[in-house]
Amino acid sequence: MKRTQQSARETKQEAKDASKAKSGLFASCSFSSLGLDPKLSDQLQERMGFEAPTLVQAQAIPVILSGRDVLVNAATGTGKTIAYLAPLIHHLQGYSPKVDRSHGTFALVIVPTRELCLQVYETLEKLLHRFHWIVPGYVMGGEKKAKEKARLRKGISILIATPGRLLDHLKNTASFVHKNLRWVIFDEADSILELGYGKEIEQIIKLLGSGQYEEGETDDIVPKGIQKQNLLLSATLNEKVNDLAKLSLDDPVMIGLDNSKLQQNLSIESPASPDSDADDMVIHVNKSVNPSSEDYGIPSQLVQKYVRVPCGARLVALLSVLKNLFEREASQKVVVFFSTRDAVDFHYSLLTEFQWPPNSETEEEATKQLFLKCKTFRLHGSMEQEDRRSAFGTFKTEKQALLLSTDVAARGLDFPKVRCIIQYDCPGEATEYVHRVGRTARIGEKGEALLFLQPIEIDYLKELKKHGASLTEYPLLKVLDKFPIPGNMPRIKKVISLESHPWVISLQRALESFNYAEPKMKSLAKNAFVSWVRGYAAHKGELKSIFVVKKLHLGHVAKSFALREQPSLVGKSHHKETMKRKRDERQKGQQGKKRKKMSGSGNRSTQKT
Ligand SMILES: Nc1ncnc2c1ncn2[C@@H]1O[C@H](COP(=O)(O)OP(=O)(O)OP(=O)(O)O)[C@@H](O)[C@H]1O
Repeated sequence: MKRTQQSARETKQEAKDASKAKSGLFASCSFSSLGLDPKLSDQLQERMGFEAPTLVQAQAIPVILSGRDVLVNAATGTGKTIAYLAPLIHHLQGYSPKVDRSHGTFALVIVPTRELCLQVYETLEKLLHRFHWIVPGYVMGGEKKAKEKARLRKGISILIATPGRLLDHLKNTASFVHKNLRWVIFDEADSILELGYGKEIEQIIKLLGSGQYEEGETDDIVPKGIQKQNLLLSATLNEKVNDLAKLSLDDPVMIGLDNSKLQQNLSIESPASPDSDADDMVIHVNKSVNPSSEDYGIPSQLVQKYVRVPCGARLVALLSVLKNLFEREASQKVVVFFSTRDAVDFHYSLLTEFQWPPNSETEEEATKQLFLKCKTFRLHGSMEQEDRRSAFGTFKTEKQALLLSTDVAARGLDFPKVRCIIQYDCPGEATEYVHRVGRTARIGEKGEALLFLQPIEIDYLKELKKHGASLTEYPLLKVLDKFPIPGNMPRIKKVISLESHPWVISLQRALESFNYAEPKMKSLAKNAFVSWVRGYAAHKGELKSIFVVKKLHLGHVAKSFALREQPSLVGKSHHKETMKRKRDERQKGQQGKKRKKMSGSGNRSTQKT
């Protein structure tokens, strides 16, 4: 009874927080009052159902319309995509004579992942509904180059691209017309650099040129005296973005950083006043812009918790938390982040095949069903492009589903109605934490984020605190207590440690039996174990003192992959992993190899996405 009252109180509080967040998210003006063409404003309002612009849209749209270079730093899920797409469409639809395919590309949006590429393209298609003469398109790794070449030859007015494939076309596709290019946008700018695309971006900027157009360079359609315009956007900015900003932005306008942060980090020409008009709200920064890494914008209504669990009980805890989530609210979506592709593959097979209750009694046998009764999807970088596309697309539209993913889904992806993000494997830097949790609590919606931590990793909370993230403890024991113990296991009154909890013991046993009954499962588990340990050892910088491999009990790590003993870290499975990685890299081709060589930083594990 008490528990029901408490959970009702919590739900009420969450709803209150979400409604408060919504009221603080939107501006009290209309899209048309920002200077956008009436047909476009209508499209946003009537067709797409956006009643009012978000605050970041209200700030950014007039500035982008004015032609200035802009650096936008605003929390995840605040509508940055529309903030940069709407002004481009506004200008392009007004060109006279009308834009046509022969003019080639006017705007380029560069994004870090294929899924984000498709997502921005879908949004663009919706926005262009009434402007059919403006052609949207995309080019990205994994697609057939010949087909892309043909599309580029026909002409694409607004092109979304991943960096490697874009550079390839800039160098090798002679029919790619970009002499009229006016806008270059770097969405998730810091991630593009984190992933090691720095050199490609440098080359792209060089090939495209910036600033003024050369005399006679463009077709007559580009208005006279117009400057090229570059935009950088992300929810988290770091020192690397500073270099990109210096390279690509001319006297940029900063949007979204609060004043105190600016005082600390930037050279301000004219601070914003809360009462000023959109135009005056602009904060001018000079070229020594040094974006802060402090206090990343985390949606205020997001409930952030950590699950403290010893390594050997991690797997059981994950399954129990998921079961509890889906039993509490059947119709919901959850994303679980893992550190490696092998871990995604292992957990995917486990969750889509493991049945419960375990096979002891024949009577039970008849009623045995999947442990988790929800549709489960997986997403990572070594899946076939078609499988990636289908997992991403279907999870988006499902009402009740679970997605297991590497960090490939951490940036920019907008899955509607995701209620909970679980970080089963710790993210690296705090920026990664922010983007992963940002897949929920979008546009003022409710959301919950659970971070799994072993007791030896608990100092990671201090690291997050430095960036403004405060987490409270998730009541794991209470959740475990809810489950009925199968078979004749005694219910112990006082549980001393999680590992001695009867539910944990029986579920762990069942998982191990399942794993050992299936050679495929055991091999997946071994591979996942090896790459997990390698990923753990690859944490960088200060995080090395929190995630210390030597402190791990490898036998317990093995248990978290339902293995009864620790597999060898060298030998067959390591060899297999190395071969697999090499094969993946070969498939990715020359560009991928080059990127790895030049990045110098980037991924802490080649399997991370
Ligand atoms: N004015 C608006 N009113 C209501 N919904 C909006 C509005 N603008 C955008 N949205 C919706 O909000 C969601 C989040 O938008 P978007 O993906 O652009 O966020 P973002 O700021 O780029 O997030 P991230 O930093 O995670 O990439 C999308 O579903 C989008 O359609």
